Amino acid sequence: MERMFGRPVVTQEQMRARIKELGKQISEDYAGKDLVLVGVLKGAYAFYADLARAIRLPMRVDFIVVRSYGAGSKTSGKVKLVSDLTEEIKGRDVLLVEDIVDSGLTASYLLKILTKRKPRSLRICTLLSKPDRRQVHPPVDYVGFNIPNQYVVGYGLDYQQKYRNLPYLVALDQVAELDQEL
Ligand SMILES: O=P(O)(O)OC[C@H]1O[C@H](OP(=O)(O)OP(=O)(O)O)[C@H](O)[C@@H]1O
Ligand SMILES: Nc1nc2[nH]cnc2c(=O)[nH]1
Repeated sequence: MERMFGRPVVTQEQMRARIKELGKQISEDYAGKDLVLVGVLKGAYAFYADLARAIRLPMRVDFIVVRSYGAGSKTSGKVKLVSDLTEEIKGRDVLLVEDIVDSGLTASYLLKILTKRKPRSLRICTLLSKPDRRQVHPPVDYVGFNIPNQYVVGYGLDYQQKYRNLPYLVALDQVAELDQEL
């Protein structure tokens, strides 16, 4: 069995099962639509790759890079657009794929800037949500897991740009142990 560090907040097996369900639901909801699946990088890269392959529809893929956390584990409060989409979204059905909705600031910012481009629909799918931490309340249409108010890493999520490659999700307070073992 693979070595694990502490007790994961979400295990690989739980991820796999939930992403399969989300893929099925999205495939039903977007049947016959002009879906553009937009990954919000960097954090969403792992979830995006798994979710995209669980969706059985002809769809476009695209990515947008935004950042607000910098080196720490607290939002700067300001979302910066680092790199924009490459596809036209006007008249199309856009589904944003996030790793986490925490304060809600990133998701709200994206809804604001992308609505101006007149997609036919614009919704959000997030692997993780921390409902207790919201500063603003963007509508979130698909949620993989609601988690408690703790900073988490792994499965795409970083601390100081590391630990994104962990195949499961752990709390940041287990990172000292991770550093010794990785
Ligand atoms: O709801 P919020 O409080 O806005 O937090 C959510 C955002 O925070 C993280 O991005 P980050 O700025 O850390 O960049 P990254 O995706 O490159 O890790 C994460 O990927 C979300 O996009
Ligand atoms: N890595 C990581 N990034 C975040 N961005 C917003 N919340 C979190 C979190 O809990 N962990």
